[in-house]
Amino acid sequence: MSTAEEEVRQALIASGFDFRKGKASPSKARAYSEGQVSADATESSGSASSVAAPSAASPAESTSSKGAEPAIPSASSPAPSTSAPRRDTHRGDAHRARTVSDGITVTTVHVPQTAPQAAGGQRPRVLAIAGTDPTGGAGILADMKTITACGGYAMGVVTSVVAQNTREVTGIWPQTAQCVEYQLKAVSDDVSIDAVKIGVLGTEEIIDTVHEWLENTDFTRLGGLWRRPGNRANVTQIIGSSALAMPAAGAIPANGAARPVGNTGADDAPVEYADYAEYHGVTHDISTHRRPWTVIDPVMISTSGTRLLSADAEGALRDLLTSGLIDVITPNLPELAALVGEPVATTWEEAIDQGTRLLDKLGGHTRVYVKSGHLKSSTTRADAFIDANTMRAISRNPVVTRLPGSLIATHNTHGTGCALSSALATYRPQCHDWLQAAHKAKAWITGAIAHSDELNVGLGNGPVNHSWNLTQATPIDDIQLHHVTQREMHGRAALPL
Ligand SMILES: Nc1ncnc2c1ncn2[C@@H]1O[C@H](COP(=O)(O)OP(=O)(O)O)[C@@H](O)[C@H]1O
Ligand SMILES: Cc1ncc(COP(=O)(O)O)c(N)n1
Repeated sequence: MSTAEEEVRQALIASGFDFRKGKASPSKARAYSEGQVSADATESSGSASSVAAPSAASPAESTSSKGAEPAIPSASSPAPSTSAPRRDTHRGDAHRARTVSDGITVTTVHVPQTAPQAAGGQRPRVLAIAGTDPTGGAGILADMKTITACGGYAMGVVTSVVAQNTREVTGIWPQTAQCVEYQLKAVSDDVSIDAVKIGVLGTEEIIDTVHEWLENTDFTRLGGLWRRPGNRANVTQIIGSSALAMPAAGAIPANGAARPVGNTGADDAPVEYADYAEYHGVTHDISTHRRPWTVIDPVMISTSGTRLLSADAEGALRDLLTSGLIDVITPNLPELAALVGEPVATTWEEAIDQGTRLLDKLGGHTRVYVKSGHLKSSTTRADAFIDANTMRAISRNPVVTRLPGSLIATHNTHGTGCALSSALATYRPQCHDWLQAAHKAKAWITGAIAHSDELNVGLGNGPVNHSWNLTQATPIDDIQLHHVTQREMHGRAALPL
């Protein structure tokens, strides 16, 4: 591996992603070594403490005294050396905090190294409700690729057929509300849905349809829970079963401690469930969650400038956002500005201020993930995760967590928002909480952007590389196909593959 490739690898590791299977492209590595990718120092210095998330592969971190981003190194910014102090990977609960502007606390949290995985082939079932992009860079096709790459089983409901490519949008055909309703019901009547990502909704009627579906669907009917590998029954059944009940009488309500509809602000499962989970050795958070974890990317205008949500639908969108049915909203800077009715933020701090105002405006129900892709004045591409303070007795200030990131010099940013929100929805069932999922999603999208130059798709703003963290496909010729004749098949229970 060349030095430049090693630099890229170290930078991505520092951003928290375990990319044991990733491989930096020579062209991208060249760009880094030629200094086209700037280290992020401008906005981060003096503004927030920043700690690289540890990774299983290498816990190297930037040791900058300013606490700058784990910058993607350039010629003038050497890669963290392998002799850099090693992080104590067991400080999962350690955090540092400082104030960046009045009333807002920025916290940086270590992500526990041993994030629970979808072991045993169990993949969370993730539904994308979104529009199309026939070039596969944005919309539902991009969602499918992202969900798969992030470890989920991908499902999709099409809201709008959009004729577009990497340069322009040439036509939009929103589906009827009935068409969307039938698709949604087809899925939820048959499949337990663990997480939902919502993208382009298109019209007021479609927003109302999705709103009603989220509100009225009985997600408990099919169990609605991601089963722990090895469990015969799902958790609804386990909790209801006296044979497996906790020893402490009454610790688990007989009907299961159902998560109330709406976000109570307490993201983690009730204490009773935690006890239950520990008692039964459940390692990942299948929790008492009933309705799917839901992320909305409030797509209003495409990167190429076309409206993807009709202006009269914005009222219906606000109703959905304040319903308590949405867990996280992921606006980009223009969308954030539109949602708070202010000019587009030009600095990270302004963006955070707007994000906290949006959190307030949404009644504190919906967490706000602020995306920095449109920050023109700076080389930071740190995002921010803003959540209501669960320790309200101590402070009512929202908790803002900086998710480190630096500008990558590429035009391949078509569909970054779609991919980020799908990654977030897919990681949530595999993580302890939203914050851990946010760190993972940010690290994953960073890798997908960094590897985008390996693709050659379109003449405009190309897509990110959704499969950057997957292994190379095995060439079909290398697969030992076992040809079974009719005669051989007699007496066999299953076809050998
Ligand atoms: N050139 C870039 N370098 C690094 N990260 C980027 C770049 N462009 C976008 N991102 C990241 O991609 C994610 C999506 O952000 P953004 O592009 O703002 O969303 P959208 O596609 O909705 O406009 C964010 O995490 C953002 O920081
Ligand atoms: C169907 C669909 N959904 C979303 C986007 C936004 O894409 P971008 O992330 O480039 O703003 C898009 N162009 N098309």
